[in-house]
Amino acid sequence: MPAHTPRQTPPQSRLRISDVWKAYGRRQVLCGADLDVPPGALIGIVGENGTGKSTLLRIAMGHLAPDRGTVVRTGTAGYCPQQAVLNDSFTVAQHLRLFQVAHRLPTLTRAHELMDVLALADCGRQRAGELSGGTRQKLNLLLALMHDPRLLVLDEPYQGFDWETHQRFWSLAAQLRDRGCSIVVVSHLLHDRDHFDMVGHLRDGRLDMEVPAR
Ligand SMILES: Nc1ncnc2c1ncn2[C@@H]1O[C@H](COP(=O)(O)OP(=O)(O)OP(=O)(O)O)[C@@H](O)[C@H]1O
Repeated sequence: MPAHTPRQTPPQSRLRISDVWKAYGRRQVLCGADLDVPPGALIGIVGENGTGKSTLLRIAMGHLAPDRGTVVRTGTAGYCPQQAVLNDSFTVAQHLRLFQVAHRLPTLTRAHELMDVLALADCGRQRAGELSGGTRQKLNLLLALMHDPRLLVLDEPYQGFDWETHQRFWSLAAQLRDRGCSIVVVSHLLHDRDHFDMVGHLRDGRLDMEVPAR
């Protein structure tokens, strides 16, 4: 880069959810949930099955409208849904190409780096429908990360990962957080709690935030 070219700092991201309510028919799931994810924070969302964690994340991403409340999102976002949205007849490489076009990425350099981190590099020619559950989930995560978003919303992103990939995921999450990325992760695993700066317990439709004890 020429000496006179100012360095581009990527815009900061933020997610702020305020007083969000959501019911499915008569089933009231969220009852005034609040969540503030500042730049450079790694926040875990925990709670029993069916308490509304995925609902909250879908609302955060604008995939589902709340009945009441507001969501403010700034900066580019990457979303890893609980169920991978893949085309089973496309290969891994074709998925990358599709997302490259969608995100208007000039190269796939970052995607290839992430394929190495997630041990996906040998899978380029495999069709999504032929992938194992864990490998499918790696592709799901890769597609959420490959455009280097400043906000990451990840719904149980490491389901089916082997232990080594699981550890690599956490190193990657820490690196991204240290670069100012805001990250929200739904987790069911007790031993993951040490990785979080804050943990939000979803109970009775609201989030109680706690700083995990080290
Ligand atoms: N589209 C829908 N229509 C009706 N009910 C739904 C719908 N989606 C979710 N629910 C219900 O809303 C509640 C919350 O679901 P949600 O998937 O958000 O919970 P969760 O905390 O993510 O669960 P899990 O830990 O099992 O992934 C559940 O009782 C679920 O059955």
